[in-house]
Amino acid sequence: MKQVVWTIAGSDSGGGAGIQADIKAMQSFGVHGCTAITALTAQNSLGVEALNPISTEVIESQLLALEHDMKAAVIKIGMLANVQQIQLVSEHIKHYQSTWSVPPLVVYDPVAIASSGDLLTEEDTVSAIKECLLPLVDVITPNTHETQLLTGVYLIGPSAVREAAAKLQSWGAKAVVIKGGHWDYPSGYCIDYCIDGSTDGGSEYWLGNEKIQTPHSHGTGCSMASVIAACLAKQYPLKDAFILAKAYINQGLKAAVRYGEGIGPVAQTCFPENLDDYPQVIEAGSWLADELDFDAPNEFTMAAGFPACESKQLGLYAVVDTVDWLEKCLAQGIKTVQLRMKQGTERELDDAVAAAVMLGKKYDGHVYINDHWQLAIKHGAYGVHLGQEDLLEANLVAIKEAGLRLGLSTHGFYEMLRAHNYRPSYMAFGAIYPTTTKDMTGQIQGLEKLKHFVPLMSDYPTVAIGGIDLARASEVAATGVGSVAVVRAITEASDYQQAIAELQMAINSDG
Ligand SMILES: Cc1ncc(COP(=O)(O)OP(=O)(O)O)c(N)n1
Ligand SMILES: Cc1ncsc1CCOP(=O)(O)O
Ligand SMILES: [Mg+2]
Repeated sequence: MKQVVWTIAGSDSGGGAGIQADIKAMQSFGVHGCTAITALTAQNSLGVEALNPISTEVIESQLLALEHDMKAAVIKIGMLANVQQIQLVSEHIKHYQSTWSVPPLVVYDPVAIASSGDLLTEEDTVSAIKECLLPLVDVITPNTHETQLLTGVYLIGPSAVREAAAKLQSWGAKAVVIKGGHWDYPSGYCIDYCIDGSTDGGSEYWLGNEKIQTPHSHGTGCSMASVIAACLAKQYPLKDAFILAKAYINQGLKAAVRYGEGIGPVAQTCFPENLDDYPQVIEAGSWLADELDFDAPNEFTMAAGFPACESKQLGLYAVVDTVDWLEKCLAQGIKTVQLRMKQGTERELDDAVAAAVMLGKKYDGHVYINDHWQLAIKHGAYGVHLGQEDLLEANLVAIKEAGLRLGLSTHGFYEMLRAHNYRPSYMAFGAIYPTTTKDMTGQIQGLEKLKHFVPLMSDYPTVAIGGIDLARASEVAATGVGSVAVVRAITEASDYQQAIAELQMAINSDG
């Protein structure tokens, strides 16, 4: 069943923003949108002709009807026209958060100014927003004007963006997304920012892409917040919701057309399937990061463009923790294998990597070394497999210069786009299913996401890993992924030789 998301917002008679945009954007991401309307704006592509706030009694009756029957996973709040509305909505949210068995997440898009420049709220609302609403908000998504209006910080560059976000967090918002559509820094670019306070120590994400040249951008703010709400309802992590919302908006801006004489609405399209619509993850050491004056993370420079794998179809990929298992797999004809040793003295690790490399040569297989990239270089392994957390620690320049392939782990859309910055030799997606081999709490992707990852990364050999056994191998292979990586399906099989043969058959058969 679809997840339920409410939007508490104003109606835009022109159909481009507000409630109308919200429902369409939610529909595009496969959630069911419910509405509580706060104002009826008389609006067209030229501007706002009238603003008709709905009474608090009527708003309350809508909220009660929904609460009685269709509780929300996420509540998206848009235009609140006056202090009474802010107080009413805040009281209700507080009640939901303290009484519902699954409290809803709250995404607040502090709509203050229409794209026509018209003010959409009474001017005295800022202190009510700060005092009543922000402490209840999980994600706030202001644009440049709204950020300045709420915080008084003028967004002249990244440090001002961080300062404004910190103020919003100090008033209670757990995460902040500052939409960069209105600033032009670096020139010709659109830079968006997200800080997620719900992760350990807080995590920052910066996205950037060239500005899409169209006047038809009405409704981008509402749509972006609605996609974030929809993705959170589907339990995507915020960083994935952030990048998907941005890609959706880029796709919509490219397809936007004029209705009426003025600014047309951003087009409401579908789940973004085209890599060109995705923004760049701004990685320290990259050109955009330098333009934004981000500090380099360490002494190593970024490297991109690793040697190609021999094929885009790597087939069955055995990930094992001993040289003994590595040889058993190679001897059964598996061509892609990985030594993933999490324990051992320096000497033991060195010996194991040396032996693994020799075995690769003996059986004409391709041996990847997990984590121990220095040893992989030293012994001339075929490749190295690294995780996201290794990207700022490993000497990627040295790996590339030594001619080793690089496989990268990714867990979700944001990490996939981050890995794409490095142009690795292959891209791994995981964990597809729950696994006991490694703690992957909160990182289970499922087949639905894998079906999006594979075509987006179709330039790479792709690998699926995590919880894959014989029963699941065919459905995983049917996504078009070029390789299925397994640990236990081989090492815990009662007959590993038979398991390998059956896995090979399941992966290589057409369905
Ligand atoms: C093929 C493949 N994909 C993903 C992983 C996970 O690697 P990493 O993120 O480095 O985590 P650890 O394996 O080190 O726990 C992998 N090993 N192989
Ligand atoms: C190393 C790793 N990375 C993501 S899931 C995983 C473990 C996969 O093991 P299994 O195939 O036994 O589920
Ligand atoms: Mg690793």
